[in-house]
This record gives sequence, C-alpha cells and structure tokens, in this order.
Amino acid sequence: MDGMVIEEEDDCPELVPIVTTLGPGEQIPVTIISGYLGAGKTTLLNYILTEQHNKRIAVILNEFGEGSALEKSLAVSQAGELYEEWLELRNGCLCCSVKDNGLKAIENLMEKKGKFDYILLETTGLADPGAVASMFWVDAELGSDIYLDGIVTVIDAKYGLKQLTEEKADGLVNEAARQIAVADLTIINKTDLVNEEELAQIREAVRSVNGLVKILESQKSRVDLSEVLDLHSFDSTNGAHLAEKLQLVKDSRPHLDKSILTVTFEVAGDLCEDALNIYIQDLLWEKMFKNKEGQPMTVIRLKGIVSFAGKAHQVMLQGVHELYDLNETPQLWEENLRINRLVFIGRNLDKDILQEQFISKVLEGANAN
Ligand SMILES: Nc1nc2c(ncn2[C@@H]2O[C@H](COP(=O)(O)OP(=O)(O)OP(=O)(O)O)[C@@H](O)[C@H]2O)c(=O)[nH]1
Ligand SMILES: [Zn+2]
Repeated sequence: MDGMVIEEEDDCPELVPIVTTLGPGEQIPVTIISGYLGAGKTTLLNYILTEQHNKRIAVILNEFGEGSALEKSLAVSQAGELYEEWLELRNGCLCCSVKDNGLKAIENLMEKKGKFDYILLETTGLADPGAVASMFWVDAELGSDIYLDGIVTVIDAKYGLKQLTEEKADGLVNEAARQIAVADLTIINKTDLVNEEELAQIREAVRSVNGLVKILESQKSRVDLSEVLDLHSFDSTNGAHLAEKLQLVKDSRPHLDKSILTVTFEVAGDLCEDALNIYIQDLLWEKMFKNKEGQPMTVIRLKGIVSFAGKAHQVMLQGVHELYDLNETPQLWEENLRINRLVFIGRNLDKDILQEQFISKVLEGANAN
C-alpha cells in the first residue's frame, strides 16, 4: 500500500476471502460496533474479519474525534487491503460531518472498489452510537445503498460496572450507559478476568439499563457471528420477531442510581395514528413528559408494536434519540387480540405517567367523551 497514509490501530484487520457478490439494488448492512475504551471493539472486528463467513467486509475505523485537521480519512479495509477516502470535516463532529459526506465516501469507495457485502463501523470509546446510528437510518429512507443492521456494544466484564456507574459532573448520562441503552446486542467481553459473581453483577446491570438487549459473553470477543451480523434490528419485515421479544421484556428494577432504565407496558385496543405521533413527538422532541420529581423524561431507545384503527397489519415503532419511525409489518392482527406493546429505554422515565397519557390521549375513542 505504498503512498497511502492510513491511520491504523496496532493490529490491522486481516484478509477476507471474496466469495459472494451483491446483485444490483441490494442494500448493504452496516453494523455499528460501540463500547467503552478498551472493551474489545477492535478485537471483535479482527475476529469477525478472520472468521469464515463468506462475506466481503469493509471496516470503517472511526477516529474522527481526534486531532484538529479539517480533513480526515475514512479508512476502509476490504479484502485485506486498506483504502482511504478523504472527508472534509466541518466541525470535527462525527455525526454532523459523516451525515453529509461519510456516506458519500462509502459510496465513492464502492464505486471504485466494487460493492461490499457488509460494513462494520467501529466508533471511538466515548462516542454516542445512537448519533452515528441515526445518520444511517435517515439516509436509508433517502434510498441509500446502505442500511443500519444493528448496534453492537462491547462491555468490559471487569471494568464495565465501574464505567456504568461513574457519574458525570454535569449530570449527563454517562457514555457507557448510553452505549448499552441504544444497543441491539451487547457482548460482555473479558470474562476471563472476573468470577461468576462479578459476571452476574455486570449482567444484571446491563439488563437493568436495557431490558430488550441480547447479552452474549465472550473472551477475546469470540462470539458466534450469526448472533452478531444480519440482526435486521430495524427491519419491519422482522415484526413478528419483535412482537415476540417485546412480550418478554420486563420493567427493570432501579439498579443503578439515576441511571437509564427500561419501562414497558401493554394496552389493548386500536390507536389513533395522529395522536400517537403527537404523543411520541411530545416525548422525544418537545420533552414535555416529566416524572413525579419534575425532571424531563429522556428516551434513548423506543420500540413497539401498535395497532391502528382500520389497519389489519401490525405496525412497528422504532426510535433512536429523536428519530422515530412507524412501519407496517407483514404480520396480521388476530381478531380481538390487538395489543399495543411499547418499550422505552431512557432516563427519568415514569411508567405510570407514560401509560396514563397513552391511554387517555392515544387510544381510539379516548377523546370522544
Ligand atoms: N484478558 C482479556 N483481554 C482482552 C480480551 N479481549 C480483548 N482484550 C485485550 O484488551 C485490550 C483492548 O482491546 P481492544 O480490542 O483494542 O479494545 P477497543 O475497545 O478496541 O479499545 P479502544 O479502541 O482503545 O477503545 C487489548 O489489549 C486486548 O488484547 C479478553 O477477553 N480478555
Ligand atoms: Zn479499538
């Protein structure tokens, strides 16, 4: 790779056999790999790249936050070689800059080097993966070549609990908790460094933050790749799967003080679509919902299956930060069994208030009297 300046981590991703090729019009999944400093993200990337998987994988090593240069390169490893595209960063903030030209860079690269089957994006340890996720999500709607498959968060079994409970001086949610809150999958890594009791503690802490997330455990980030790739976490064709999953979610016990929690409820009946939009916007955008202490509720992740009057199909609700989406799924409601299920992950959430508002404002016929 003479002549190429590439920012690389100590261990470069390795060769991946080229086996499959994409047909035209097929979208390429992006998995975001997040996790606190040193948790094992790069180890996971390298593991994925060297495992046998018949995929042509591009890796974006994202060190955008660092340095002051206005231009940064996007390092992409593909088939054992590293390529780079130059990005013009206006303010050094990944989510703002990449939104405009990161996807463009990926698309340019694919034009030049041929399509990839899969993209892995490693965020820096302090990044908010939700912000990165939202940029792929928005662009998917604009007919991008790329779609967000899932957010995977690697957790350090030994230091994860400490990182999770660290309070930030400004009262903001700490990054480690945020990374778990938005995740579709978490991997508790470095289990060799803890005993069974410590492992149970971190498992419980993760579960208390995110009641929906799948939890794997690993050493050296070695996990079954079929549990990590192709999750289709945001895919409405996966509605049946989500509906099943939501039924199993429980409210989390307030485990970590002032931390992020999961709350869930179900309400039978049909909803008014406009009223649901207002409810969600009041919650996510206007921050109008307050808990009993008067603190505004902050939702980091939102999922649900809802029933709209007159629609035979189930509708999937997805939210990450301030973005949300309602999409019809192929799944049909059973007669008289229309049950709306919602899961909220965030801070200062009060289940009773959320549910009361939902019943009084969103349920069909609620406003009639
Ligand atoms: N004991 C132990 N060490 C591990 C394990 N997995 C990874 N490591 C080590 O932990 C260190 C950090 O791993 P990385 O994969 O670089 O972590 P990272 O999340 O990419 O780190 P940053 O990019 O710096 O935030 C490395 O020295 C790894 O070899 C494990 O399961 N057990
Ligand atoms: Zn790394």
